[in-house]
Amino acid sequence: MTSLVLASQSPRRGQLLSQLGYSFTVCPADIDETVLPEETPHAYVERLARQKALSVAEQFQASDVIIGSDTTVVQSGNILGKPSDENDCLTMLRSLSNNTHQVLTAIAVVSNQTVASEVVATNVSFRHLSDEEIRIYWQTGEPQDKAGAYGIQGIGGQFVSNIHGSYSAVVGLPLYETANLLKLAGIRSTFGL
Ligand SMILES: Cc1cn([C@H]2C[C@H](O)[C@@H](COP(=O)(O)OP(=O)(O)OP(=O)(O)O)O2)c(=O)[nH]c1=O
Repeated sequence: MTSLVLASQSPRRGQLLSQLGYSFTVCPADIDETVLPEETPHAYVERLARQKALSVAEQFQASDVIIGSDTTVVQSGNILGKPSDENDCLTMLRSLSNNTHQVLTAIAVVSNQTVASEVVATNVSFRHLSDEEIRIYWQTGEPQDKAGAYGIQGIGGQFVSNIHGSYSAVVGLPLYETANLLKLAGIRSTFGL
């Protein structure tokens, strides 16, 4: 029997996958997330999603289907990961303030010893943020584990004046692309879709 495995520690990714009615187990991947020299943001997120899925696939049967994903925020060509501390958060959110950035989310699905992947780009515009607002936001604890130091699905939603692309991809898992790749891998949700 085929099981579906989500190679992620992100509670958001688990919630998004559950939302569509898939049954799955969670097995987080532990990989090195260092950016390679000369690597483009697009190539970086895709490589990480594929590595997460492939490293977890080694622990399962060849007949199982594994999903890996990675989200990063790109501002003026710079890759913004998770903030290391309050100052890092301040630097990141100042660069996003009154500006439009891109959120790249890659998804990779391993099935039948092959890996299929896709990168989804979403443009997100922020209103102006004062340093005081950023410091208050840091204290809520929300930015800590999120790429670009904000969560569109949480308190950070009020900073977003416009979004063009996939909301679910910004939160961590692009639903349209995920469902398509899972269908190709022969996985159906409990709703039969
Ligand atoms: C921009 C943005 C990111 N995020 C999250 C999605 C991802 O969980 C996280 C980016 O880190 P990732 O390295 O993509 O994922 P992760 O470490 O949380 O989980 P794993 O590697 O095990 O799959 O930022 C939000 O929740 N909301 C947002 O608005």
